[in-house]
Amino acid sequence: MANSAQAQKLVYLVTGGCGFLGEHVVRMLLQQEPRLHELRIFDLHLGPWLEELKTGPVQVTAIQGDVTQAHEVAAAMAGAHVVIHIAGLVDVFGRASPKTIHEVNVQGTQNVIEACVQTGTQFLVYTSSMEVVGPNIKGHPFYRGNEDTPYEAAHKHPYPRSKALAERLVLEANGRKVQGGLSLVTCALRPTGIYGEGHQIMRDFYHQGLRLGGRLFRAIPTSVEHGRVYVGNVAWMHVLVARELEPRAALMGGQVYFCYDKSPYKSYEDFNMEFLGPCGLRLVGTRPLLPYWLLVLLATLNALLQWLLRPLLLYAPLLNPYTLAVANTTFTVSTNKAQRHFGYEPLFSWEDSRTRTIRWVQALESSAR
Ligand SMILES: NC(=O)C1=CN([C@@H]2O[C@H](COP(=O)(O)OP(=O)(O)OC[C@H]3O[C@@H](n4cnc5c(N)ncnc54)[C@H](O)[C@@H]3O)[C@@H](O)[C@H]2O)C=CC1
Ligand SMILES: CC(C)CCC[C@@H](C)[C@H]1CC[C@H]2[C@@H]3[C@H](O)CC4=CC(=O)CC[C@]4(C)[C@H]3CC[C@]12C
Repeated sequence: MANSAQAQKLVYLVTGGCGFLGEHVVRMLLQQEPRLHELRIFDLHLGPWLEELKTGPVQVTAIQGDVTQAHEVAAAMAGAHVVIHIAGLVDVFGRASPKTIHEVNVQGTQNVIEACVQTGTQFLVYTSSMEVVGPNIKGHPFYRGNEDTPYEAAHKHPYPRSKALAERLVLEANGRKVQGGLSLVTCALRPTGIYGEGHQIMRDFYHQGLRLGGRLFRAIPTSVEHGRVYVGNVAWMHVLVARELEPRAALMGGQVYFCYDKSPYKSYEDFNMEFLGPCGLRLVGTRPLLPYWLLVLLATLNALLQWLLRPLLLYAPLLNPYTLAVANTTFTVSTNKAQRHFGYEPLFSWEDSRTRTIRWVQALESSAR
């Protein structure tokens, strides 16, 4: 964004722009970034909804590509001013191998950084995750912490490990010289559990509840808080960071920001019921119906079955030792760093976020009939 003529004609590249968060970021950029001239959407799988975007004033370029292929990333990035790197393999269920998770999340991120350097793209926003911090393998609670709260981040699972490695690469790349001699400015956003329109796991819980006659069975104590943030607000934070990285490079470069909004602190299941309840589902039990040791046993059995069945079929249920530990460990954030550094305020109130998500679940209901 070297001069003001260019500043009015920005080219953005969004990797993973066809995923759950990516689609919201793409739509938000088109609504909220008036300086946008071209929006490139780079994804392994392109969505048909992209077609409707091509009729607007911004040039929308869909690029089918793989972040693990350095040449594809570099080709897509040539001439871009800003890259928002969202693409990732979000797998905590054992669907993909640890090697594949590493290739996509770590090598893919390294490829994005090298492409910035090669092509002279100066601004890089990376979608990290709360998981780079925790919950850790010791199950220590992180209660309403912020970016500076001390916490022993120790990971064994391939997904959080890969996100932590990738985040480090991004932060360490801040200040590297890019083609043309300018310095790369990077930062990382760490969403907690994202919810909202398009959230696959919410869809799975909804369908599971319907199969169980409109009931879900409580597994996690109400006292365990799990951080959640509305997808529209996460998207808004990405748009703001991408916009503010240039004028506030000295302050924001190399920084991490949790993504937060006014969503209430609740357990994972109680939070889901904010949306599933108004759609006719009921959470049975004021306390977990099964003792914790039995859940651990079931989760371990699932892991064993997954391993035994792997040569024949992919068995990847929601419950495994890792997902149980995450759901059963308090992890919530309370921070205003994004507000202090770049003026972030949530675009959607809790009431809006809730209503929008309920409407989306209700639409699932009518399409299921
Ligand atoms: N869903 C959540 O609760 C959270 C997600 N995140 C992070 O946000 C990002 C987006 O997550 P979601 O939208 O939930 O996931 P998603 O699976 O819906 O979207 C990921 C997108 O990346 C694309 N992708 C995967 N591998 C690729 C490759 N090799 N090359 C190019 N594109 C590839 C997929 O096709 C997909 O469109 C991820 O980086 C994830 O780690 C962080 C915190 C919470
Ligand atoms: C009754 C079971 C024990 C309930 C299982 C719920 C789990 C499937 C989910 C509970 C917490 C979720 C994770 C959390 O929100 C943080 C995440 C951040 C990410 O970056 C990716 C997704 C996830 C790991 C998310 C995945 C599903 C849960 C483990």
